[in-house]
Amino acid sequence: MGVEGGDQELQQLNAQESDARHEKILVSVRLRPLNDKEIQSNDFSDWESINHTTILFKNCLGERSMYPNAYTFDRVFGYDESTRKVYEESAKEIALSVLNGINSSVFAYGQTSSGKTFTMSGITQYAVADIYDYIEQFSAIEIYNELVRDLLSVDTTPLRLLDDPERGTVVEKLTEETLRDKSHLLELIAVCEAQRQTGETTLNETSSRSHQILRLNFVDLAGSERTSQTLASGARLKEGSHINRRRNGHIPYRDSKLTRILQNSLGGNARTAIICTMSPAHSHLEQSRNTLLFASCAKEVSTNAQVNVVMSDKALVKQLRKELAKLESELKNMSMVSSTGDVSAVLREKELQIEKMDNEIKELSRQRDLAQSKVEELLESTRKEQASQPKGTDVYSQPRSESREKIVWLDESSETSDTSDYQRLDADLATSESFHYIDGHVGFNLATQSSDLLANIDENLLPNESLLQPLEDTTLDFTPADPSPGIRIDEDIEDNCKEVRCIEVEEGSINRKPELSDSVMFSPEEKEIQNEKEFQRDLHDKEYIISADERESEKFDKKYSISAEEKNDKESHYSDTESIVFELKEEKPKQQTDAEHDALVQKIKELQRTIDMLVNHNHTLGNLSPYSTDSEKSSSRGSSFSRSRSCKAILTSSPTFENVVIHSRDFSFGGFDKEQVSSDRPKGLPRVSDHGQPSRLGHPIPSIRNAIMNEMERDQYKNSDASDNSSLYSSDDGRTSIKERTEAKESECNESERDVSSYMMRVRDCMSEGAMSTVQSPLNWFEEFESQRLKIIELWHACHIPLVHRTYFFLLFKGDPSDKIYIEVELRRLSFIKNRFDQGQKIVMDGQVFTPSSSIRALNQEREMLMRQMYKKIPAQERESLFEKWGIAINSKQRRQQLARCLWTDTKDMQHIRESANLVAKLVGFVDEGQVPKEMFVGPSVGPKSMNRRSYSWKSGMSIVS
Ligand SMILES: Nc1ncnc2c1ncn2[C@@H]1O[C@H](COP(=O)(O)OP(=O)(O)OP(=O)(O)O)[C@@H](O)[C@H]1O
Repeated sequence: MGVEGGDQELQQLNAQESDARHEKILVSVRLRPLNDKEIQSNDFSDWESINHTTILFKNCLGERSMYPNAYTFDRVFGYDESTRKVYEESAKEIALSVLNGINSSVFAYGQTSSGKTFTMSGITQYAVADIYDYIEQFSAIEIYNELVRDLLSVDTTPLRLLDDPERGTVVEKLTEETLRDKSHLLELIAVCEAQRQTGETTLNETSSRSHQILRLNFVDLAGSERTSQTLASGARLKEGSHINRRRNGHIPYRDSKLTRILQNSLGGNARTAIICTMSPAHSHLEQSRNTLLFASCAKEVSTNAQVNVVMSDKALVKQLRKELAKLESELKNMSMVSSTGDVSAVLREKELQIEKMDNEIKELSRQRDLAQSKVEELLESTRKEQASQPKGTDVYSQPRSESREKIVWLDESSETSDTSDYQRLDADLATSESFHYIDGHVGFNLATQSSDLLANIDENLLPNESLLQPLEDTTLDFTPADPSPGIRIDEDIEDNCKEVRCIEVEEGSINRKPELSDSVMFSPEEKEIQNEKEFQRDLHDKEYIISADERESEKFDKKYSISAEEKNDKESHYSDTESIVFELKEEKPKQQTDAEHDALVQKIKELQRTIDMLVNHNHTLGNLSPYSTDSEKSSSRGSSFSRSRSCKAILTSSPTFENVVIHSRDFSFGGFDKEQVSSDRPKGLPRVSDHGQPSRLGHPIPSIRNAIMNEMERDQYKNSDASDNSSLYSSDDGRTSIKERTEAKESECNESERDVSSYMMRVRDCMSEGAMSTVQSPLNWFEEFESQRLKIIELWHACHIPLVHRTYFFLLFKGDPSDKIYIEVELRRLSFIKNRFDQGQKIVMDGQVFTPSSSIRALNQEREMLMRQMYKKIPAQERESLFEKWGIAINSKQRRQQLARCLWTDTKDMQHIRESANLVAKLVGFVDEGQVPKEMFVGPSVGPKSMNRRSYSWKSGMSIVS
């Protein structure tokens, strides 16, 4: 019969822990008697065992010792107590634990000649005898095929069963010889004990007894004294040092063969008894104290001996298999739960995305259809217009020179950089690391966004009412109180200036020759070449007539140290815009219509592209980040581009956006030419134009437009009987108030913009997940944004940044989380410039040199230009009230300059800036459209050169008027 009771074995194993014995080491002290030598030398005894547990230092009277005089242990044996007693009371129980499957150790510790060997030899003898006696009480037999075999004997001869009259049937004498083999003994004992506990009476002969080796260690340590005291040397010293090797913390069992052998016992899984032997002689006092100290320490040690259970191979395998199955099951469950959760979450997310995209596709399709119908309408109206308009009656077909003369006053504040400077500092550009740093990757994104927005809006600009309708017959009353000599401004000039307003609107889409349009037929590079050709042609072909205003500005130029060369450069650049304006006047209806048509066609294409992109959007979601590598950007340009386009499509679909006037298609503050950006960068995230919609975060960001509308509303009611204001506050036909009209528009716009906004947010969140991950909580970010914007304003001021850039930046970034990176870029860029300026260094950008003084000069010119534009835009009847409202006299050039400075540079107060923006919005006279008057910030109202493709970038924005 074999052992198949694996489960029972496992039960034993499981019960093992409960059988663990948590106990202290049994510590005893044994005093040996004085030996003859000690007696002869009158080496009297210091110690006395006063009871079974206490040993006392006898000679403590009159002696003040730092050592304790009495020590208490589990057992203290006097010199007259026998080794048998020591064994019985301090070692037997421990030693015989091995019979219960528990490792045990009995140590003797003490100085040389203290009686360790004397004690341990006796203890070992008694212990072994007891074990033998114990074993004899058990038998281990196997009954197999009716054969009985003594498993405790090497003799495999079957045993016979005897009938004993007193004990009944017994097995024939079990051999005792086998028990003499000590190592075999312990193993057999363990097996027997295991079987006894499980009730088994037989053992499987194949049972692997080697699984369990119980240990009973009798350890007679070397002398505990210090080597210096033992005078030991050579091999003896080596022996002692090995035996007594110790370290703190980790127990280096392998450092000593002794500790290696005793590892199991010393590790805690053994019951342990330590018998500390000591000599009573006074000459050994120190060592005796040390021994007692060691004994005290040993008493603090706890052991955790456990019952060792023998397991058969089968049981072991079975247990391991069970454990394995259990672990596998747990692992499987965990992975199933985990994967199920993940998959369902991902599925939900994907479903949501699909749903959103479906909605977006529907919306975009709707917008595409709308745009398509507008194209048709536009074509139809163009045909009608052409058919109804007699040849030669075009109001724009004025003599070219005349038109030029009338508009030339606008084109005076610009200049090119000094050529020599350009050449001299060209090398600086090439070696300017800081420059590259500033305009590095992050800055690239900034440029991307701004120019993208401009491109989006501009390229898709829908017919503008102001362009299609006859020009307002506004009488301008430009009569300075202290007119400078030679100033001559007549009604024609003013009228034409009004016309310029229209021209300003559409430089991007109509203020171009047909071949220069942003048609899809031209690559960005081709367009740039065309632009350059046009620019050069204009430079050489045009004549320039300095207007009265321009002559007036000469004083100002002198004041700000504008050289004649600069002036010439400036004028030469004006020609660029001038010619365009002129040609526009001649060809406007057709060209405008063509451009609008192109824009609409383009828009439809882009819408379709966006829809296509959205359909495949899942493939690219999450793959883009503003921090993507160039290659990533390159590879993902399509989706990024589409994202931009889709936003643009929505933007342009808004009725209000149709009327939004965005000047200076070419103007950007990002530091990159639009064409360059278009061709080199992934499209950035376009911004929703400023229409005062609530931000995504729900912050009540007051927009310029809202502020304007509020003020308009107040003014309208206040001046409801003021017919003079009707042109401002009423629609052209006078039937619908501007308020109603704008409210209606706003309602539509808001709805559309909400879509735009939410769409952009969603797309941006998807596309820029990585970048957005660092965005703080909305509240924190908005606070940070406010403070950073204040810093930026300070830096603008310190660096004399062009007003146009300030304004545009201010209007574009209003605290949306996605603004973070742009704000940071702006801060870094400005910090760099300020740093350079503070160090008296120049900045070279695009081959142009900027110094603090040139920047100031440029800024002053820009202010001048702004002032002029503002002044001209205001209907005469409005000037007085508006300027009076602000306490500013309008007829003084100096005052106007003050106004410009006040509005844009001489304050760091955000509220003031906002109010100023509102004021300017009115001054420029577009409030009657209910639109954000962006033309006050960019475009020819700031400087005609801003319309020049060569100079629209942020970098060269500094050179607009420098
Ligand atoms: N309890 C005792 N009763 C009588 N004699 C003893 C007793 N203990 C030790 N002795 C005697 O003291 C002498 C030294 O004892 P023992 O050899 O056991 O010391 P030890 O500690 O083992 O020394 P070492 O560390 O050098 O081996 C021996 O002659 C021994 O017989």
